[in-house]
Amino acid sequence: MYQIGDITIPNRVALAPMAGVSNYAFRLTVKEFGAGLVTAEMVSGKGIVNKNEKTMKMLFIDEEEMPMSLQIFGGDKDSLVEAAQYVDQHTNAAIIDINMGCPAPKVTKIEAGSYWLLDPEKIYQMVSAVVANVAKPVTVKMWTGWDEDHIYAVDNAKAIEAAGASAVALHGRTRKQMYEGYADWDIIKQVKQAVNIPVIGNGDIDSPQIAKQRLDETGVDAVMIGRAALGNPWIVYQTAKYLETGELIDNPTPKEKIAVCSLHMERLIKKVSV
Ligand SMILES: Cc1cc2nc3c(=O)[nH]c(=O)nc-3n(C[C@H](O)[C@H](O)[C@H](O)COP(=O)(O)O)c2cc1C
Repeated sequence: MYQIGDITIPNRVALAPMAGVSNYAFRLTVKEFGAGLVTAEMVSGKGIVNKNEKTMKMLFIDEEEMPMSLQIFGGDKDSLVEAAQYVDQHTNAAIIDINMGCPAPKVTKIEAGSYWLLDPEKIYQMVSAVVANVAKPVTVKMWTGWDEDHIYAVDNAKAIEAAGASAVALHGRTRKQMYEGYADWDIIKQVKQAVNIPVIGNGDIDSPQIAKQRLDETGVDAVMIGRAALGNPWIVYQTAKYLETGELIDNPTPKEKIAVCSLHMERLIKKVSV
């Protein structure tokens, strides 16, 4: 159990935001499987400001997935502040998360996502402005740096904390690495030691045992699981149980898998509105 602002997160397993994957149907399943926190796929801040129809549909939240975090991305402070205010006042998200990791060129070229990682001072200004204009806790999800020559994870985390954010999630890769090589959990540990807000570690968690090892080695408050949960939400269930009881749960039977697939499909086709 840990706190993100005034929100109590009941355990140390979080679902990573994944564009095209972490929609409400998937989040709900993962939540039912025991995730302490789920984060929605990134939503464009500009899209919210312009009330883009497709973007607004992405703001749908089911009460059952609470507490959940809604992630926004953008390259300029003012539109992020405006988008955060909308999320704050018009959605029931518990937490507002800011994307500072997306490595996709179409995102970095508008100075959003991992582009922020190049400038701790700019991060401080932007996060301070968002925090000052919303009531909900604000968090940041970031990567270690732009490339191996620009790894400012510790400075960036300190700027995020000083700006009043309530937690930081860190994926242990640089933007340049994309998904190559391995996540650097030493940097995640350094960040955990450098700040007092909760730190959620992320990168290559693909079994309950690795999750426990990373928690023990680094002292992070929680681990965040991404790709290993793709098509396999059971890993969240297995990890949450293992951390709680030390018990390793068997993989699901084909019958169990089919039941969850059908439920997932039903939820996906359910008409959503904001
Ligand atoms: C398909 C896909 C979509 C992603 N979309 C987002 C996103 O919307 N926001 C974000 O902060 N990270 C996003 N990520 C990064 C993940 O949240 C996570 O940091 C990364 O996959 C590393 O964790 P893992 O090794 O457990 O997969 C995405 C990753 C994948 C594979």
